[in-house]
Amino acid sequence: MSNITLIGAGTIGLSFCALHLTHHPTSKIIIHDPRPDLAAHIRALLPGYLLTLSVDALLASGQLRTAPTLEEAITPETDIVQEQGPENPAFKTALWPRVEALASDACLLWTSTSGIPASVQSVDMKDPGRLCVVHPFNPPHIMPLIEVVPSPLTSETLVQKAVDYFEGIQYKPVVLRKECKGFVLNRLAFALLREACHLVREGVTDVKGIDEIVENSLGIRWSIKGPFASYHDGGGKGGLGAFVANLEGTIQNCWDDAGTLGMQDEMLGGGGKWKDEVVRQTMEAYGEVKEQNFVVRDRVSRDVIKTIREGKAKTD
Ligand SMILES: NC(=O)C1=CN([C@@H]2O[C@H](COP(=O)(O)OP(=O)(O)OC[C@H]3O[C@@H](n4cnc5c(N)ncnc54)[C@H](O)[C@@H]3O)[C@@H](O)[C@H]2O)C=CC1
Ligand SMILES: O=C(O)[C@@H](O)C(=O)[C@H](O)[C@@H](O)CO
Repeated sequence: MSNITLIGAGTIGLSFCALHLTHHPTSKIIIHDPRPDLAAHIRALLPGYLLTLSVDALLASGQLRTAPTLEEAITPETDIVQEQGPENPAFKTALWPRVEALASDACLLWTSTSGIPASVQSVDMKDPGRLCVVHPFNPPHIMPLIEVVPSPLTSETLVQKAVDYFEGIQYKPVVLRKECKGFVLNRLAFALLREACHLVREGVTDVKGIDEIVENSLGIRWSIKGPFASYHDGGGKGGLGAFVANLEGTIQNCWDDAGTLGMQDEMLGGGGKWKDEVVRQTMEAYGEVKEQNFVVRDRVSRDVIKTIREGKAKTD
């Protein structure tokens, strides 16, 4: 697959641009995005994602180019159209029939949405079975997970093509068996986020305390073994069965006592909404988001992923 059109070149779009160029160096990428600062945005952000490739050289050679209209962005030679536009059902639903009319029948149609199912986005397509969700974990040029989420109409062949593409670049595509709100990754992440916000609202700890606890425990453990595999180990010889038998009372108590926070809820005892307090504490703890944050994030993430892969290779 070498001719790729990216619709939307924001955080995720440029990260996927780097993914495709890094892992398929002969890829030809066309970016379509109406943002007025597109050229400056590409030159500011993309070099940091590409490591060795030169954005100037890619632009000069035409291997990377922009297209002001969708019609100029999709050609009969396009192999993949991948969308990372606004997380807005109306935008995505209106887009796909236009893409379908421009792309060849062989072109793969992918959406990087965080949670708008392909069955919703494809309602007005002639062949809804062509659309597949390929949901990344930010930033996709580094994080290996891709949630592949077909609609009930998405063809098995096209699902397999998405899986093959990402497996071919040593990523970890995981196919979900059915659509659900937020897919799996975000539901797990947001379940933890809800309990974290609940504990801050209850005054058990604060934002920094939550981050320190997760970074020095779950974050490490689950990057090596997921919740089931690690609790299986935790059960000793009896495995997960023994773990559950031993801890089911405590687990049930935590589940029964878990927060049921709503986005519009106030802080306990009044004084405004809990989400404003959580934002305030986060700003107090970390300050404004700086470019350097992403440089450090990417460098450490690459090192961690490399170390985990090498470590697992030794034990396999
Ligand atoms: N930011 C994240 O952590 C993740 C985001 N996603 C998903 O990726 C998609 C994009 O998210 P972000 O990159 O974070 O958003 P973003 O706001 O950084 O980028 C969206 C881009 O779409 C462009 N755009 C607006 N209207 C457009 C149009 N009509 N045609 C083409 N492009 C248009 C904007 O100019 C902007 O550059 C969303 O569906 C989001 O749910 C998925 C995983 C993670
Ligand atoms: O956390 C991530 O990178 C992804 O799972 C997301 O979808 C983002 O969190 C964001 O878009 C929230 O949905």
